[in-house]
Amino acid sequence: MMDLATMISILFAVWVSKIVCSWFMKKSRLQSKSKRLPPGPPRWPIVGNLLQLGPLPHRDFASFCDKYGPLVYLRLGSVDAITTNDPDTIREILLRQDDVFASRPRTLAAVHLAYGCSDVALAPLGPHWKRMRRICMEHLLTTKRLESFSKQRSEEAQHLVQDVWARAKTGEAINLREVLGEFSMNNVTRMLLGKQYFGAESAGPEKAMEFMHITHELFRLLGLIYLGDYLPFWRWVDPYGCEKKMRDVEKRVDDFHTTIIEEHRRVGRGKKKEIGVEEDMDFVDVLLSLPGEDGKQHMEDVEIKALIQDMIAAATDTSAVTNEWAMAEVIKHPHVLHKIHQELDSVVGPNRMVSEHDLPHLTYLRCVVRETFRTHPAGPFLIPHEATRATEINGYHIPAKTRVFINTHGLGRNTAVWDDVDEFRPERHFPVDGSRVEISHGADFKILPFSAGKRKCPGAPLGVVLVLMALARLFHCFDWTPPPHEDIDTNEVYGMTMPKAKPLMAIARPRLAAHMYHLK
Ligand code: HEM
Repeated sequence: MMDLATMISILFAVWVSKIVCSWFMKKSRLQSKSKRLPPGPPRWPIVGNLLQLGPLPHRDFASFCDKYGPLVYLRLGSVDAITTNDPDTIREILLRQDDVFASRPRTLAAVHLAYGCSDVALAPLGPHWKRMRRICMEHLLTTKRLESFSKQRSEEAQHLVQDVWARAKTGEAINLREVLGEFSMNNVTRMLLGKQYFGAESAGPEKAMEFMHITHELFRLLGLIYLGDYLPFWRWVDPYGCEKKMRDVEKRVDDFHTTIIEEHRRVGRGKKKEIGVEEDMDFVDVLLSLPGEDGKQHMEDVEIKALIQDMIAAATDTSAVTNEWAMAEVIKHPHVLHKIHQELDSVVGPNRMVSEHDLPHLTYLRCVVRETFRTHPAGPFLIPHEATRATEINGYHIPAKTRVFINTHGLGRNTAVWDDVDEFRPERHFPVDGSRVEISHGADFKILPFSAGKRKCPGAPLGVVLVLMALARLFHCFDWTPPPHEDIDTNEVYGMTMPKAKPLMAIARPRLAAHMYHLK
């Protein structure tokens, strides 16, 4: 027989263990609830969801959001990923949890093509990125510095008009991709490298073609979803020789930048700052002349190359692609073109060219650009972000190092946010209170052409000028129609940027007096 004391002890022990067990069960229930990943499509072993992605992954990701909700979890090989096309979720990621999500994944393309991620755009969050971004903001993309290139921008705008005028004389359709690509490239290289690559004072047709070719190859490789980033064994096989191509381009790009830096050192324009002559300083000059500590140079050559590489990649294609889409949509919609003409005729008139001072007053054209960013953002996704640590969004667990695909293409076509998503209707952006049309994002996060938070585009003001100026000049100076018996298609191809599948061809007819096209 058990005595009373033993019985009480046993009962007490049972009671305590019951409490401990239920505490543990409750905790693990809570933990498993908080570890719940966002919903998403079923996944295969090893490859996860990779096989569910086609040639237009932004459209696949958007249809996952339609099916599973505003925040979707995907497993891409060995990588955790989330995607969203919903303004509130995007605000949570880019603003409320900016510190958590402001890093970048270390992809193989970033390692090979951005000097081991030592640039700004692809560098992970940390002191290096902070320093490079500060150099961009404090020395390169300042209002004063950008102002100092207004003369070059105005020359390039006139060169664009003259180029189109000369091509229009034949009556043949003009390849607008070519023309707009050259406009963006010339603006960027004059500011960065002090060189025009296309046109009268160009660096020569061979150099220009070589430069264009390397940059296009670089964009293509940066935009690839390379399986080696998601399935480590793929790298051993590399059946399409992608990494080899990356290494080839890496070498050619590096040779190109080495020559540029050597030329700048030889000419010694960096010295100009010492004697107070700043207006001729291009970005390479500025970077070479930054004072360092203890008599050392402020920046290593490799850092200068990485930064210059970034700016070329970030500034050229984004503005050229946006301009081509805007022209395509406007030419496809003659009533929009008519309204743009009316506005330009009233704000600028027939006796002078559009200047940068006119751009804030072109309200309807600004709506056209906003509508272009809604329907055809420069890139289908923002540059992928990465979570620095585990966190939660909307009660779902997000593991550390999760890759974040913010689907800007899907955001502009989200039917919960926009009506008649496939209709190109600039009027929807017209401010009812007569205020100026903002082209970057508003507080509602319904359009996000330049992103928000720590990683937002530092070149947005310049990007807006390059886009508005090219469009304003081309619409002011010419009337546009599609080539006879041809429709303008609006299919896109996927990449780091998202161009039209086919280059835009259109017929231009001058609208101004002949002497206007020969102005210097
Ligand atoms: C129409 C023109 C442009 C568009 C649409 C555009 C858009 C963007 C977008 C969407 C991002 C990614 C933001 C993110 O990942 O959250 C970005 C980043 C960046 N852009 Fe732009 N951009 C344009 C022009 C420019 C120009 C002219 C420059 C500089 C000369 C520039 C420099 C950069 C840099 C350095 C970054 C990386 C920022 C970082 O990671 O800290 N962009 N841009």
